[in-house]
This record gives sequence, C-alpha cells and structure tokens, in this order.
Amino acid sequence: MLDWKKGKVNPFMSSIRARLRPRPMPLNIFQDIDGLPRIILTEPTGSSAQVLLYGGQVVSWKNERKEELLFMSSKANWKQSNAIRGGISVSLPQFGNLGSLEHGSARKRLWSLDRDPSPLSPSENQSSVDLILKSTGLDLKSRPCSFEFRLRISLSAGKLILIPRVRNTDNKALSFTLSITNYLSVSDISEVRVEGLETLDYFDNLMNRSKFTEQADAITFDGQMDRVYLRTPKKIAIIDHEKKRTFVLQKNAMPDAVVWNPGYRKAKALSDMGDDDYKFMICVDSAAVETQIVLKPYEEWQGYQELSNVSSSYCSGQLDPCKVLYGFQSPP
Ligand SMILES: O=P(O)(O)OC[C@H]1O[C@H](O)[C@H](O)[C@@H](O)[C@@H]1O
Repeated sequence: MLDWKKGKVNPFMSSIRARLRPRPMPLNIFQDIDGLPRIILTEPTGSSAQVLLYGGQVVSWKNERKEELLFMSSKANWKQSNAIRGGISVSLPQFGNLGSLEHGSARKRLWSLDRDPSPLSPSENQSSVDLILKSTGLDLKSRPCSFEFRLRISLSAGKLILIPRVRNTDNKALSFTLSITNYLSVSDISEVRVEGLETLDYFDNLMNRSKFTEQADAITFDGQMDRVYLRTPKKIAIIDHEKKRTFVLQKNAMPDAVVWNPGYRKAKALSDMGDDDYKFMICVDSAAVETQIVLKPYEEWQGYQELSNVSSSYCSGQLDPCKVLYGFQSPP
C-alpha cells in the first residue's frame, strides 16, 4: 500500500490500515456434483444467485420466493470444454462468427476469483463476487494479444448487476465485440412481448444479416428469431403475461441488443437443448456487435448491465417513452 504523502510504501502504515479494514466475509463457494467450483450469492430479502468459475457464468438467479428467473436447458452440457446453455454468460472476445476468433471462447474457460478488482472497491459481503480471466487462459493463436477480462456480479433485492471490464495489457491496440447473453425463464414464449426496440434498425441473422427496421409496437414470437437490434435505448422490458412478471434490462456501453429464440426446429437441431425448451426461454442480450470496441494500449473498457424482475403491476405500455428512447439521460 502506498503512503501517499511520501509517495512510497510505508510498511508500518500499511499494516495498521490492513488491520483496521473491515474483514471481507468469506465467499460461499463449493464444488458441485460436476466438480465445478460454484459460488452462492445471497442477500437479506432471500433472493440468491449461483455463479460458476467455469465460464464466469451465472447459472441460477432466484427471487425472494425462491422462483428461478433464469432458463437452463434440460440438456445443458455441464462438462468442461463446452459452453453451458442457459443462465447468463459473457461472450468475449468475439460475439458471433464475424471475425477470426471463436464465438464466446471466454465461456469455455475457468475464471479465477479477482481479489484486487481495482478500481472498483473490493466487495465485502456475500452478495457480490469479482472474477477475472487473463488472455493467457485463452487460445488466441490467430490474434495474440494480452488482456484481462473482469466481471463483477452483484445481487440485491430484485436485481442482478453485471459489470464487465476489459483491460488491454498490451502495447498494441485491442479490438473486440461482446454480448452478455441472458437466458431468461418465461412461462410460454408465445405470451411474451419485448418492448423498447420498436422503430429500431436490426440485422436479421436468419436473413443473411440483412438490415430491417422494426415496424411492430412490440416484439412477439411465433417461430425462430435471431436479431441484433442497433443503437438501442438503455432500457428494454421483457413482459411475461402468463407469469405476470417483467424483466427490465438496463445497460450501458453496449449499444446493441440481441434477441434470440430458436423455435422448435432449431431447438431440435441443437444437441444441448430439449425439443420443447424453446417455449420456456428468451435471450435478450446486452451487446456491442455492430461496431467493435477498440482499446488503446493499457486502456480499460467498462460496461454495465442491470436486470430487475418486477411483478405484473409493471405491464405493457408503462415504459416512459422518453426513458425508452433516451435511457436515464435527457433527450438531446
Ligand atoms: O448459443 P449461444 O452462444 O448461447 O447464444 C445464443 C444465440 O445467440 C445469437 O442470437 C446467435 O446468433 C445464435 O447463433 C446463438 O445461438
């Protein structure tokens, strides 16, 4: 620790400060039946989340009534070397197949606990965890470059916050795309509406990435959908009429949003998805896909995603149109 007045390390002051600092509560971490280290986050109202070091992936988020809010495929492959289909994960350093790298390779690596998440202050309770993955843990033969991924996952009443960070630790520029893939649990995809994306342009991955403009008032589902909405508002609502609950997705520094449901045919073709699983899930992702993020040497990028789950009283049409368009900022 630096004694700032003198500008150099003072071991006496350091040891006093270390003793005065509140002791962090030990993380609730155990080895699950698949041998994967799993961290349990809890908070006073009774909600909880479970995070795997493998993939830095959130595999469960339960509300205070112990209802699961995230979708997990009935055929998810829990063996290391595959991405686990479900939960919330960060696809880095490349999302999709536009580039020379593998899609979301960070989801197939063992992350570590980050004991020094500078410049965020270290979390000192059991409702937050900091993870780190260094580029040495990734096979990047096609684009060797050194960087660090950090991810803070924080749970509070009705909310789950993810703060992804990418630090370029190299002396050359680093470019990347990413997505925070949110597999949300829904009662029946045919009863779901996504609001906040109306009138926006999108790339349709099912039509060779052709560009369209959304014409509908809200997005509804009657078959496979795979779209990247561009320059989206900071707030998107995923309304589940049957379960009478709404997910509100708020994000920063990730201008795009991916909306994906495989529908029956694609789900049947995926080896790690049950035939009917598509009915009970929707992916709405915070993403930076259309334009790569470029970091100068030693620069750091920080994103933000907040998912909250609110009851049916927050229903269709209640999104403030101003906030939908401009997030929390005032209109230009
Ligand atoms: O398969 P995941 O990486 O979990 O992502 C889910 C889906 O997201 C996007 O929409 C991609 O275009 C799909 O190809 C992908 O399958």
